[in-house]
Amino acid sequence: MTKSLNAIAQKLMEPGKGILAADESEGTIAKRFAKINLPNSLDLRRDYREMLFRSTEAMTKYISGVILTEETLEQSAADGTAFRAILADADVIPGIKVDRGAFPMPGDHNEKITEGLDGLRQRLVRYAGHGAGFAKWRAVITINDVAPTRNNIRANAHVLARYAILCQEAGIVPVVEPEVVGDGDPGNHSMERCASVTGDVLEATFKELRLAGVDLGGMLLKPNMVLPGINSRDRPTVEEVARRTVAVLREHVPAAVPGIAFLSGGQTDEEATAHLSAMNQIAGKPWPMTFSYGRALQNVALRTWAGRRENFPAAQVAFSHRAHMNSLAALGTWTGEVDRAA
Ligand SMILES: O=P(O)(O)OC[C@H]1O[C@](O)(COP(=O)(O)O)[C@@H](O)[C@@H]1O
Repeated sequence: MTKSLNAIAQKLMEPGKGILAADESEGTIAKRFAKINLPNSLDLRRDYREMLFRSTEAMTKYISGVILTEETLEQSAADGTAFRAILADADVIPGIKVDRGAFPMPGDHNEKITEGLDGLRQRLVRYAGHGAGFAKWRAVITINDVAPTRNNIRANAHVLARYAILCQEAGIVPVVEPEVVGDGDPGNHSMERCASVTGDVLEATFKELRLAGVDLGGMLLKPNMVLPGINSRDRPTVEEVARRTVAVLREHVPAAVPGIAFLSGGQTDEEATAHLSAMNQIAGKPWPMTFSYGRALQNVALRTWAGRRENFPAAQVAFSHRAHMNSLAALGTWTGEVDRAA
């Protein structure tokens, strides 16, 4: 096992801390801004991310790493301070999204394959030079009446393994994200189906990671939770989601992996926190579990900021609160009462 890769992974998994996913691609951040009637301009993207990174309480107490876009890794705050310096002051590890997005997979099943391997080796050297300690690649797995096909699962798993080994070669910890997305049509996306597809996807992913020679001790996994599709009528309890998710992970994720950092995938803020806390109350798991949330950490802060620098302090309070609640969840000690009382 490469000691320094494992040391970075362990630091990202520091108890009571988790990862802030601030790596929304241009298209995704445009959608988030459109919801609050803001244009997707360079200055607004910079201001928004400056507000998050300068949330001193959240960043120093609850956040171990931030996933950045290429733009943000090389960007500075309005006063000229490099974002990397702001993160370094808070002892937060900068990470970088290195995939180039998910594109339609040939065939007519509405499946996607993530692109971005061309030139990745050279880009990783550059990102390492800019201080990136970890990198993220998201594979998108769709559920419908025929999908996911074995071909799509295998193709995405293979690409994840090729990305992961290139990261390790560059001294960067790969955060491997095979996401079974929750917007499949309700008739096909039951909790049961999500559990079985998530299991197949994890099985294929670890098979490819091993074949590629990836050091499992020098990576992190960023999976979805086992949930019914967002339009499904299933309403599982928090405990059921936690139990099913941990069961699938136990079956398919080797104990050598130093940590699991979940995506939030469109859950409400409180659901994402409650599910993480309930999972952490289950005894006997071989890996620590934390958050690597985008929306579930940022929703309220984004609305409170509303595009105005004068709203920074209020937005930072909102962000710190959510980060604190997820920190408690990472320790398995969150309760709804504590959340609402604060
Ligand atoms: O913009 P993209 O590449 O579609 O990714 C969207 C987001 O998905 C994530 O992987 C998970 O985000 P959520 O927690 O909001 O589901 C983030 O890291 C990323 O910003």
